[in-house]
Amino acid sequence: MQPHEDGPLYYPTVTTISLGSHTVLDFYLPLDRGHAEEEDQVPITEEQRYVLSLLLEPRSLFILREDLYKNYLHGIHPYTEDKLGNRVVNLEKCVAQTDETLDRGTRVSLTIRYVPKVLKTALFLGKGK
Ligand SMILES: O=C(O)CCC(=O)C(=O)O
Ligand SMILES: [Fe+2]
Repeated sequence: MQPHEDGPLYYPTVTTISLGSHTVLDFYLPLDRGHAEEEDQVPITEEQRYVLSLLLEPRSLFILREDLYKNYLHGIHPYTEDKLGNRVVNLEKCVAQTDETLDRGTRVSLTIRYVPKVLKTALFLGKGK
């Protein structure tokens, strides 16, 4: 999954339940805030914008909110295994250990979003009938 932001519609909170396999969610600075623009306009790579990763373990609930929601992009590399280490910053909250390599399997993610603006519009449209 390419780095993206979930956008203003669901702000400030999106939650995800991971079932089956774990995955690793990577966070990036957006292009406009990544680095000061160089005069020669060399494109900034994804690697340069990379900030940190979170391990999402099976049966975990991940809550994306506030600063991490608003100011960073998130994405998932299509890797088949994950060598945990310095880049995964939530390992002290996980069952997995820093020196482990985890094989990725099939993962089902249930994402729960609250969309108050769509609800208001639906009610408004309903009133006219
Ligand atoms: O599967 C996930 O944990 C992330 C899904 C996601 O980023 C999205 O649906 O916007
Ligand atoms: Fe997302």
